[in-house]
Amino acid sequence: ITKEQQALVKSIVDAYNRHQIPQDVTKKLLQEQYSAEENFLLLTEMATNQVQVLVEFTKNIPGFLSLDREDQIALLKGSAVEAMFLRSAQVLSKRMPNGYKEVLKERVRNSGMSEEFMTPMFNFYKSIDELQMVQEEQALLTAVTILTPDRPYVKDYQAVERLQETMLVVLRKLCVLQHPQDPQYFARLLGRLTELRTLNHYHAEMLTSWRMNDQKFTPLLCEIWDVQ
Ligand SMILES: CC1(C)[C@H]2CC[C@]1(C)[C@H](OC(=O)c1ccc(O)cc1)C2
Repeated sequence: ITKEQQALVKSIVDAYNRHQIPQDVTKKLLQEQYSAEENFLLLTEMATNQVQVLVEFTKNIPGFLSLDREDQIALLKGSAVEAMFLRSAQVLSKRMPNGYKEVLKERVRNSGMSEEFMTPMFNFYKSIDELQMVQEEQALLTAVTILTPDRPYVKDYQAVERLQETMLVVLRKLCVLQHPQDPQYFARLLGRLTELRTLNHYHAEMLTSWRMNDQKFTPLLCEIWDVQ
């Protein structure tokens, strides 16, 4: 890894760690009561927080702010769901003590989200957990997800592809260094991004089923997902 690639990884990992879900949100998971209403409000707070964290992290990806302004928006809107599931998978897979995981499962289960979304979501969490990614890999994989050039409405495809390529080159080197015993590790990481894309569909249905029950989203969530 070259000096400048090391600098790139450091700035991305610092940004990734700087913007975490505040403890009070995760603490509330354990405290608030379990009504469907209360659960939905908690998940809304979590999702809103995740989107705020995503925007701050993305602004710190070297080169992102020099992209066309409208393309920046298109990338954020196009990757928000995937980035959110990726980060919550990473948070669930390690930092949260086991109690949180079960509690989150319960709250998600009793928030008006129908069972059909639970399985793919928790399968994804499990497949991320199995990878036991280090924080550099987590941060870079999130950056790679955000810098996916084939999102709707992206105009300068090449510019985004160049940025993503830079991240992929570093990520591949890191994987080789970090997992010398598993030459397929990098390929498995990228395989998770394919699985992640399938969650977009489930998420859209999740939003629709919540809206059917007249649940209110926050303005930020309405804006990023073009609802209401
Ligand atoms: C862990 C998750 C990624 C999983 C369950 C909660 C999440 C934060 C997310 O919730 C929403 O998208 C969501 C969207 C709108 C809303 O009002 C509430 C939650 C889906």
